[in-house]
Amino acid sequence: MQRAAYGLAQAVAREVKSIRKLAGASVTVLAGKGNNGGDGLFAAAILARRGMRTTAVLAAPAVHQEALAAFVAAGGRVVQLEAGNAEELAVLSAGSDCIIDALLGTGARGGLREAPAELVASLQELRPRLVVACDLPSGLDANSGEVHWPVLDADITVTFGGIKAGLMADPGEGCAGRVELVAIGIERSLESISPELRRLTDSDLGTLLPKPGRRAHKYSRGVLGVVAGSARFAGAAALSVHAAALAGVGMVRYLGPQSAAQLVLARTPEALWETDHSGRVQAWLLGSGVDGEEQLQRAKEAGALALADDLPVVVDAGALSLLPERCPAHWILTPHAGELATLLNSLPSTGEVKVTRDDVESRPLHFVRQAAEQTGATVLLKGATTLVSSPSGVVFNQSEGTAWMATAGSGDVLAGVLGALLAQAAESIRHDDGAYAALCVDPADRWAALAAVAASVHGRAGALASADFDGGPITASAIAEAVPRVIGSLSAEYDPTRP
Ligand SMILES: NC(=O)C1=CN([C@@H]2O[C@H](COP(=O)(O)OP(=O)(O)OC[C@H]3O[C@@H](n4cnc5c(N)ncnc54)[C@H](O)[C@@H]3O)[C@@H](O)[C@H]2O)[C@@H](O)CC1
Ligand SMILES: [K+]
Repeated sequence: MQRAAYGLAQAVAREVKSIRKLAGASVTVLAGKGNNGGDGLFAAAILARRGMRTTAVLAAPAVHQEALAAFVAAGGRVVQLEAGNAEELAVLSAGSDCIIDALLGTGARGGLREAPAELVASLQELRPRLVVACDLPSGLDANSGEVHWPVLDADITVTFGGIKAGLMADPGEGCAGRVELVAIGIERSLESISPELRRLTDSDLGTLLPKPGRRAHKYSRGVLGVVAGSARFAGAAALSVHAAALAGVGMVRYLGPQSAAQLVLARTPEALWETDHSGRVQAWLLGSGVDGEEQLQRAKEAGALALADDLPVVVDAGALSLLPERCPAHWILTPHAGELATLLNSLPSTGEVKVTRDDVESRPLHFVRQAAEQTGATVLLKGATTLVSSPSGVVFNQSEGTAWMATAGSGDVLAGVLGALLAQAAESIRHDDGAYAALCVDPADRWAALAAVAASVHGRAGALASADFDGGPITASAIAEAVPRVIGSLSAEYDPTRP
């Protein structure tokens, strides 16, 4: 507890010092009855000894005794939250330079109730200057990222021992702000536990990104068959094909109506326009912008061929309604929350109660796993944090993008990048050259890992494109154009000495 409190106090002191002098600055700790409240009080005691004006708002009649005694001994002021004074204490707390949210931690069941809930709801409206969450924002489920409102949005979450899954999955991640990890000495014992969620690091990505061999030629590099776009949504075809080409695929064979093909070729003259499915491919991308019976039929036919030839497939948008009864894990579905709800409702195993888009947004980790388990496919759920579940239930999550990426065509670019990586990596995934084993990714979960690579490349490309405009808005085309730079810099992280 002392290490946790010290780490928390250090983070608060650093943040406050970046705005004003520490001595005389004020901090209010909202302390609950458990050990989380204890951490907050011990941290506030350290800050009081460093000259800060400290107030503790006690949310329960009895809090951690030792921590409270340390806090009082350090000169801290104590006020008791009661029925009736929540609003008054919210105004008092919001006036301080920093608030430490130590109401509930990992031991919480459900969310804040009664006076603490009122206090937090009022505080959230008062927009406090700086909120630091102790271990996790109170009301957030540490294992799933599900949130019991109200929750006080944190600017920084100082978390202890390990990054909880709930800080890496929405909506929890959206409440946590920047997450900082404080080591407390339990890290070694956590190594043997398989994590609930995995996030690939720069060097993981560098290791998994496909690289052309010296004797590579366009066919050995991977050919992607694309059934995307339509007369109505020709842009989706142009964007997904262009993104695939920029993500390093050997060749793209495009199937679609002439009007869409013209736009595709104008944008990407490297692509081939095919009028039938006979050309050899290593992977398929089906669905982005697919509309109308004729194009749906092309997607259906390609899906049947993929099943017969055991080829990997990206199944996006319009093609999500064309799934076989049971998909293989190398079929990667890329729905957003609304599409995932529709997909789940179409499955006989979902039952009577309909899943809504709101349900998926409130419990994305739960529903992405459910969809992968029920379809047999790998499911990539798009969002601020992208979750990828393997049918085994192993989940990867990547969150490198920017909110500017919520723009038309962004999903088509992601589908193109993923298709390109699949076409390039299909062989090496099946006969792992050691890269996946080195990262302890089980054979069954390699497709999910590759999909996470695509999500990360896409997110980083968006962030890079936006950075080119000083953090300004971007188009889907700009995301695609930044893909080669991202792949280039990540490939530089590749460590050939890794087994
Ligand atoms: N587990 C560890 O190894 C460490 C834990 N630490 C801290 O300890 C915290 C966990 O401590 P606790 O297990 O005491 O958990 P909490 O601090 O979350 O408190 C749980 C307590 O609140 C009550 N409670 C549960 N749900 C509630 C609700 N919705 N509303 C009001 N009261 C509720 C419970 O009866 C219990 O007494 C962590 O978040 C972290 O801050 C750190 O000190 C470092 C080490
Ligand atoms: K907390």
